[in-house]
Amino acid sequence: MEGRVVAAHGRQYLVETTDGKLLPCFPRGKKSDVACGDRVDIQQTSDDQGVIEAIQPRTSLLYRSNEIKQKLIAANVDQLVIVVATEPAFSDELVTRALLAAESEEIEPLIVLNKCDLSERVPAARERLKVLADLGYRIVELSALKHAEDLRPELHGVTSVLVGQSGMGKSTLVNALVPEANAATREISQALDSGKHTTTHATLYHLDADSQLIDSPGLQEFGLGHLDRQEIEYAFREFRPYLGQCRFRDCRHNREPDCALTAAVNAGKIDERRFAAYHRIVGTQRGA
Ligand SMILES: Nc1nc2c(ncn2[C@@H]2O[C@H](COP(=O)(O)OP(=O)(O)OP(=O)(O)O)[C@@H](O)[C@H]2O)c(=O)[nH]1
Ligand SMILES: [Zn+2]
Repeated sequence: MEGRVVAAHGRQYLVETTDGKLLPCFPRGKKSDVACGDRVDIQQTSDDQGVIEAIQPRTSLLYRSNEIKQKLIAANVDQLVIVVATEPAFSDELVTRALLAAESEEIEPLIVLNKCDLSERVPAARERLKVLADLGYRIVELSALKHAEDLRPELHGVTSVLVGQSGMGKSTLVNALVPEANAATREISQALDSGKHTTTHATLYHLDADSQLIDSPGLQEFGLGHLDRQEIEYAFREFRPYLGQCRFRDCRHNREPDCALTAAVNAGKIDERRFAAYHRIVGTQRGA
């Protein structure tokens, strides 16, 4: 049988089979590298349980990882929706890291600026996002409380995954777009016997026949430990024209002579804050 993983909770997964049933499954073997959104081959072992035999090839895999662990966020996603808000203040670095994760997997990023009903706060938030808007990243301004529907057209026809820091209004947004989300979460918690009704796991919801939304647990960090220096350089989209142009092949773009990136920063072609973010991020990588 085939199916798609619609919820991941520790080593337990809920698989929606092609005939629409929900079946709790465990992966075969010890290692569990299954992610929400994965398409899998399963074998039903009892009325209410199955085993994941194989993971079908993925079109994309989004992860956040620290030095020790790789955590899978979601598989086979087309779009990463990064939710920020006019208040409380969001972390620029977290947004940058999420964008890098998307770039490195060729997942289309979309930034949602929520709580735009707090109109006096909008200009400051817009200003903070300007550097990203200037780079061509799409930004949708909305109010999850009042006009969550503004996001729906952006989600049509693709599988999107929502990420955001706590307090940005991600749950409000999901509940508005997927009215049955709470019921579905309860059903999933029961099926997975996870005991408590919390969103500690990623969950896939159907918006319509062609559109899926994966809600992932609140993000306080977005580790990029799985990316090496070259991959991070490439994920800064505005760096690409300059990569390979430095005098030294292994240039770290610090104080080396004839560094093409430093020259681009000095010429105003690359934003200084983005360059600083690059140095901070590679500085925290393993083996940096
Ligand atoms: N004014 C306003 N408040 C909002 C909006 N969306 C959410 N909020 C409020 O912001 C607070 C946080 O919203 P949640 O949806 O719980 O935030 P979350 O991002 O899911 O946060 P966690 O549950 O901590 O992960 C709540 O008090 C919401 O009512 C909005 O569009 N406008
Ligand atoms: Zn350089």
